[in-house]
Amino acid sequence: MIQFDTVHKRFPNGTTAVHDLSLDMPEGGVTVLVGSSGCGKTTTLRMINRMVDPTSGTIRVGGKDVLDQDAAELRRSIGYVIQQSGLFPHRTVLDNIATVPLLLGWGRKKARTRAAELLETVGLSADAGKRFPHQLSGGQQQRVGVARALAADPPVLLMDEPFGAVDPVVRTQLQDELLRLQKELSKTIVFVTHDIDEAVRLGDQIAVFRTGGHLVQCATPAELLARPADDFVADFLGAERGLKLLSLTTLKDVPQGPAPESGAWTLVLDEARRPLHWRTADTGTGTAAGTELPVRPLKDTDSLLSALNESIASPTGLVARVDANGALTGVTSRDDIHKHAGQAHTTASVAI
Ligand SMILES: Nc1ncnc2c1ncn2[C@@H]1O[C@H](COP(=O)(O)OP(=O)(O)OP(=O)(O)O)[C@@H](O)[C@H]1O
Repeated sequence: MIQFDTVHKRFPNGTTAVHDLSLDMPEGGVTVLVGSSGCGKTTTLRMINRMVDPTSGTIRVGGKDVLDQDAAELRRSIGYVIQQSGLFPHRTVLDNIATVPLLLGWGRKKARTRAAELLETVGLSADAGKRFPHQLSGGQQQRVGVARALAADPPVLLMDEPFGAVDPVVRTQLQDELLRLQKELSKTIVFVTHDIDEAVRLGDQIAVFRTGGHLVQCATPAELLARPADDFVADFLGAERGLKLLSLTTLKDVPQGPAPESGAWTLVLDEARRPLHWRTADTGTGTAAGTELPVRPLKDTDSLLSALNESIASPTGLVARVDANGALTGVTSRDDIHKHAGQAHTTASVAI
């Protein structure tokens, strides 16, 4: 969908922001651009919708050279979301979302109807549409920013650190929302972030840049984590890259057995077979008999990383597994989780 062919950007002051970049961003996929500050991520993004023009090389969107297209028209046909949402402060939320449809001549009624639909799509109430941006929380403003970018249903969405200014809990919620939306809409998304965890979570492919605008490696999250191209990429991924890889695999294929019904610890269930807590049966655990400790059951869709974490936290070393209704399906041992964690690494390393 988006192709960079030996694209170079040198600003008039002599700074090379992007160095001979060749990169394909596939249709319907999320390409995440990561790297340290000043390595050319934003410039790369802004060249796609001609907010910045390249010094040399070619950028094609949908097969067409962007330089052959009118810059304003191109910008209207590509969704753009930035940090701090970039909303117009004196326009209502609904009018903010309707901006591009109005520019495209949709007419006020149709544009507002579309804006109202999108409010719902991004998880905001109709009431929020009547407010002004400053009357919303930071996370809500970012949702409006996403809705505005989606308003004219563009095939391409450019997102420049869209969730950079919100707290980690809201950030995770916004990432979940984006993943949900993307499942439905299959946009071609280019996403800039500093946060490698965000990149691993959202990216179908991750492009790692280093200072001077050099692309060092572009790969799927699993490939990047299992086989970083060099020390720069490995350092960027961080010391826990082995654990991050486990966040990409689910618990689904890890075997489970029946929960212990006797012994040092038993799992107490409610009448719907939902795990309530672990309880000591005798003093063999070093804990007084009858002591209750919390259980955090996991579903098949939870990651191997969550399972590993829970197996360490669980007093029994067992992870309780539940179905979609929260009812117990079985338990999995720490050893089985370790074994599958090791296999996940081996598979990621050799599958490439
Ligand atoms: N208009 C400009 N004129 C001159 N230099 C610029 C201009 N815009 C960006 N630069 C420089 O180009 C380089 C790349 O900047 P860019 O904003 O693309 O990096 P970035 O990776 O997005 O950084 P950050 O993560 O800090 O946002 C930097 O050295 C920056 O100072």
